[in-house]
Amino acid sequence: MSLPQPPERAAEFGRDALIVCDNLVRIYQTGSIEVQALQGLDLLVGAGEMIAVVGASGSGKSTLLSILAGIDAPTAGRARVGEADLLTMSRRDRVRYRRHTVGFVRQQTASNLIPYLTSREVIEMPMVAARRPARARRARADELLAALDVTDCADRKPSQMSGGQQQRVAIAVAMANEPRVLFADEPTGELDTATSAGVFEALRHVNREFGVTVVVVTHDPEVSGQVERTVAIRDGRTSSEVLRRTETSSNGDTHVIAEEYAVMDRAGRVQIPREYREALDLTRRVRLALEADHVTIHPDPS
Ligand SMILES: Nc1ncnc2c1ncn2[C@@H]1O[C@H](COP(=O)(O)OP(=O)(O)OP(=O)(O)O)[C@@H](O)[C@H]1O
Repeated sequence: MSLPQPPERAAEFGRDALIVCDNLVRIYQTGSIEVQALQGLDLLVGAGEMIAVVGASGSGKSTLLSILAGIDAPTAGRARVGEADLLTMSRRDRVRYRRHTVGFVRQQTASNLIPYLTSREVIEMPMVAARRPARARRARADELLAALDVTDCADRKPSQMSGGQQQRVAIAVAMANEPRVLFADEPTGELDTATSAGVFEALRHVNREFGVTVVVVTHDPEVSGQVERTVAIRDGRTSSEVLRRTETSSNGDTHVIAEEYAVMDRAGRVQIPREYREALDLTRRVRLALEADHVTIHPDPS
């Protein structure tokens, strides 16, 4: 069988994506102990997407988010958001990047806000740092308070708001300078189920209304079940992705179809899930065969 010919020159990995992680590595060194938090992670996110990142505790989710948000620096590999190269960025560019290109919402409701500032004051703060005129600041704060359904909290301090309201104000703060990407690290981790749903809906709303790309780390299957793409991280690498789409049947009923994909790295490596390996007793050696439109994997008969 003749194989289709590859293009003469391979296009740059993720050329059209807004976020590109290519073989990303982050090693933490504490004394003589080395922890490889990210071990060659590949990830592409398109402009305007909203994705969830899931994974066991310690798999590297927060490390990935801190790097992409410009808070932490990678050890090796490539990380790009828009035109910003997160490995080679100068200190000055990093400040600009954190102020204008990205917004960040943390899990701890209290750490997103400032106890003695009202919602309006805290939403205006990043715009003061960006030297936006007072009238523009006020208009943007009004727009965000309304979009996040917290207009009635404009003059309240955090202690006068519920956890859900605090997180929605935190999203407004993160959106103040019109970032291209909004990162949220377990934004519903401290909230009950009903309140979490409201905060997640607020993230979806800013994604749709303002076109901001959203990357949300979560343990909550309810949350990850509501985005079109969920990326799973295992041991510092992307291991699988679930894609969801809504289909309408001939009688008008809609249902969500979720399909799980294994992620192949750029060297062509794919991890076969443990349950598949065990079911067919796949061990060290397997036989690969190329079919017309798929590849099969057979156990080693010997
Ligand atoms: N500052 C640090 N110094 C040393 N090791 C660190 C540091 N930050 C994270 N690590 C280690 O790196 C690995 C990945 O941590 P990370 O916080 O990214 O995981 P996570 O998936 O976000 O976990 P969780 O869901 O518990 O928040 C872990 O083994 C962690 O102990």
